[in-house]
Amino acid sequence: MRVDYRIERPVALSASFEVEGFTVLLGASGEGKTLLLRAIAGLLPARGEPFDGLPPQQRAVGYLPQGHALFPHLNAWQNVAFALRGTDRRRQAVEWLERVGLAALAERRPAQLSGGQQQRVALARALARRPQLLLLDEPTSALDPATRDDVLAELIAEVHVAGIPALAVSHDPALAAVADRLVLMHDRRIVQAGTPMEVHARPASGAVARLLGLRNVFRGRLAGAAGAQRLLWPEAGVSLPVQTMLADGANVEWHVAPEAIVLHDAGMAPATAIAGSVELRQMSAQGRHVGLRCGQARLWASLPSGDVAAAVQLSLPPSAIRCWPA
Ligand SMILES: Nc1ncnc2c1ncn2[C@@H]1O[C@H](COP(=O)(O)OP(=O)(O)OP(=O)(O)O)[C@@H](O)[C@H]1O
Repeated sequence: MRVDYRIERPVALSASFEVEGFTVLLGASGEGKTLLLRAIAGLLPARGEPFDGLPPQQRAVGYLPQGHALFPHLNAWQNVAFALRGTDRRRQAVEWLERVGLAALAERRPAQLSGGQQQRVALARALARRPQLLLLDEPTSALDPATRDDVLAELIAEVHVAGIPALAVSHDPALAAVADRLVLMHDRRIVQAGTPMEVHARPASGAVARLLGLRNVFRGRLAGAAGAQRLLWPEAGVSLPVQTMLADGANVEWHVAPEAIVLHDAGMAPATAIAGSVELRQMSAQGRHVGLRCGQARLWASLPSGDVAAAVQLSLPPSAIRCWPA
């Protein structure tokens, strides 16, 4: 489904992109992601397709606002029944709760449910409207990391089973990682779209790289002609050999992956190596990293095995440096 919306107030924003399966729109805080969802739901004056000009109640959208907005004084089935009409609202509501695996908790109020269970009630309520499009605002924000992946997996499975395109907005790269399709927003416009694999393989700018959660995105300037080009890195007070198609003098944003950084063994560093000092070691499920101070810059490098000394010498292979015009 193509979403094409233009908002004038309270901020100007325009967005046109395709929603397929579970689509995540990634944007920094304040970009206007919530405003866009509210516009599509008809809760904010705006022009655009689908649903142009229709009042909110006639728009076939299921909207899950941030925090789910369940009625605290109603129990789970009453919350779902709110979206329904007719005399058998209760039976229908319990059926929707059954679909999200929550029928046994139909009598519980939101305060007696976990964050993930509340989200499933909100999802059942949204699905009960039989929407053509699901809108989810920051669906992972209320979840702890341990349950986040499980709740997300369930949510995405529900979306796929229901066969309804879903648009989730977030600034969480973990959510973006599981999307069928990714849409990136920067400076209140869409700057890139594609599958997560496509976007990760070729981020369109430094801003996109930051949104994807990539570390080691810096500013710099190119100097020298092709073949002998160097990247001036003012924060670290050094220049690096690079290979780019960009012109001499261009201001750039650039990235180097932590895994690509070479930490030299003591006494084995080439004369071109950069000096760094270890600020912190980070052990996580994503791997072992070391935070290095190089002048004013913090550079993250992978720790392949063993440990490193407090002072290190390092190299950034030219082929691992990706530059974008700034
Ligand atoms: N009612 C309002 N009046 C004036 N400005 C507003 C109003 N609502 C939102 N804004 C402004 O519009 C911009 C976009 O807000 P929005 O809530 O859509 O951002 P967001 O991308 O969802 O951010 P977050 O990720 O922090 O929720 C922000 O700069 C915000 O301050």
